[in-house]
Amino acid sequence: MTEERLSFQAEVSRLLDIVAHSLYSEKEVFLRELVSNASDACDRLRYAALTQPELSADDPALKVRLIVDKDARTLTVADNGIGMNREDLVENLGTIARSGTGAFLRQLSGDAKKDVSLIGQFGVGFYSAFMVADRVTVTTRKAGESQGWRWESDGKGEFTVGEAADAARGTRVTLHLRDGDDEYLEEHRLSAIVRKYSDHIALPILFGEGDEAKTLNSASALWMRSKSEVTAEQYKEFYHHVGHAFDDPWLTLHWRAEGAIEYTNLLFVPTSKPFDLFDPKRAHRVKLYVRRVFITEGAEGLLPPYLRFLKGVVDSEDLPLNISREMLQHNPMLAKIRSGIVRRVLSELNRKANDAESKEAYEGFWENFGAVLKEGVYDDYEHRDDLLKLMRFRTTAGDGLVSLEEYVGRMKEGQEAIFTISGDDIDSLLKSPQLEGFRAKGVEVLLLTDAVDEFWVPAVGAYKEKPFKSVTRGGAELGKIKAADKPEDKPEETPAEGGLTDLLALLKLALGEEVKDVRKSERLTDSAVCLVADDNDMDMHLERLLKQHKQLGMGMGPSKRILEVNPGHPLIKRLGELATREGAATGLDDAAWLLLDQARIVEGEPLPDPAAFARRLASVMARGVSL
Ligand SMILES: Nc1ncnc2c1ncn2[C@@H]1O[C@H](COP(=O)(O)OP(=O)(O)OP(=O)(O)O)[C@@H](O)[C@H]1O
Repeated sequence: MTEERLSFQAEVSRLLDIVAHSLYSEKEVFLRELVSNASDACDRLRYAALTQPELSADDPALKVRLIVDKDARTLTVADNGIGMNREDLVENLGTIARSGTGAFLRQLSGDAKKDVSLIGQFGVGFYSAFMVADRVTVTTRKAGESQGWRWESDGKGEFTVGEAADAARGTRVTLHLRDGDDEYLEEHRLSAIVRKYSDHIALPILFGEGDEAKTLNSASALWMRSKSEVTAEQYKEFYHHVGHAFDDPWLTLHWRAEGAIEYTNLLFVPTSKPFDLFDPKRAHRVKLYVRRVFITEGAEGLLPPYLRFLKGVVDSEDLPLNISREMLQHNPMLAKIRSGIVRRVLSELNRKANDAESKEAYEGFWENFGAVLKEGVYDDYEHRDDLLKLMRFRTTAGDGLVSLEEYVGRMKEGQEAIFTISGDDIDSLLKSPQLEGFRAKGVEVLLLTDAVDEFWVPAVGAYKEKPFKSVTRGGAELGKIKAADKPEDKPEETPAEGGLTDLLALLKLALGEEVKDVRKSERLTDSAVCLVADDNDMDMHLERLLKQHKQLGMGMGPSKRILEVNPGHPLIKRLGELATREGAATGLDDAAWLLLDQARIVEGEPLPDPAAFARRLASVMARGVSL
């Protein structure tokens, strides 16, 4: 078969364009990326050889070599790992296949500065070779296959693939260095880069070919070293390697569990939020090893989904080496490891949340990953109490984050519930009319803006026997609560009871089936009206959310709402007076609909009949306009 010329996927071309312009400040990271890929390829072969030993039998000592040819000005990163066949080559080095990345790359704007910062969080892996090379040749042969392949590209939109005779098992990536990048031909420079970024790699990284080649790294699994032997810098580099991460670890957890079962863990919580955290296909990024042999990444039973932001390594001494990925899921030992990890991670987070010096940093963690931990509150009953302690909330009391403990500790006299309000964002929530009465009495309300809040709150029901209660649902229960700074509740100036009763009756008559009820509000102080859900109906925000996602079941919703009117508002007072007059029913019809529509607008609900709203508004204004 002759050589074939193929085009890169459009996203790869754009990426290469940025890479080639060397917008990275630290070009040397290309070596880390290539060594990392080589080491992953060896890990994968070691795993495959557990069941098919013949795959690596002819050359069993897995290693990575850096080979320099000063005359040709090339640097080669060679491994004797799993290798690639033609299909793998085209798929892996022509496209970007990782889930979520397509969408991510579509965000690239063409504005180099912005794009670099986006890519910075994401990494370019193999393609970083083009930072220092104007041509890259890959020769490779897949373990177990006899045909070798050669891939070559100048990184400008196209690559070629053809057969390669005499390719050894594994992959050789040869970089034809750009002018000015000769430093990557020097042993001392390469050695320093390897020690800086790749020292922790568990297989030898050699300089040169043949037996006299020198080992550049420590070549022992970093997680097996004792904590006192590992520097912060080494932990960081390991995190970059194992997590394909580009930020710093926010939390590093390194411990060995000893006893009935033994396992070593080196886990990291990232500082920044991964862009695909809520991608339904996303698994955690923890690699499972058995006695130093890599088994799999993202094993389902190893961590609960609500800890999917963790990256790192778990290495078991007891699991059988030949365990298949499928068998893992139901392995009781794995379940024990999982519960040990969950306990340790949650207690460490709890410590971070409460220690004076880490409290503030914990808030950053919570902003990133709180919504994920909330999933655990919903579905991990065993650890619910621990997770509830980790929760932090924005509230009506100020800008800081508040724990449930703090909230309960400052509840007002007579307050029996933990009040909540849910919506899409803090700013619009803070403008909700339903909060007015609570504000006036100094009663704090939790502001809930994560979709998952709609699920864990009803599942948990109460904290320290105080039920959660939405301020947009049922009665406000404000009457029983003593006001903060007003020792005595000042009686509101309300219209004569007769007027209000008549008005409520007339509004009900006018709106008929459109609302469930019209009633006097306890929770409004400034606005004339608002909508609330009945105690047994779905909260309004949840209903909107389900509707948006087309998840409202057949025959469900839209629920009818209760229109609450503020007896202290001048408009309601005036309408109350009018309501006692003869013939008020017809005169107040427009006003009734306008009140309902304005409550809907404030709630962010669409008006069922905007034309009728406009007509009524114009007619009422025409009657009322005066200068
Ligand atoms: N030395 C190698 N041996 C075998 N396969 C390799 C080698 N280098 C790269 N690959 C394959 O090419 C794919 C793409 O590599 P690339 O470095 O671009 O991304 P990645 O390693 O998946 O992720 P990252 O961007 O985080 O490094 C790899 O997932 C792997 O399948």
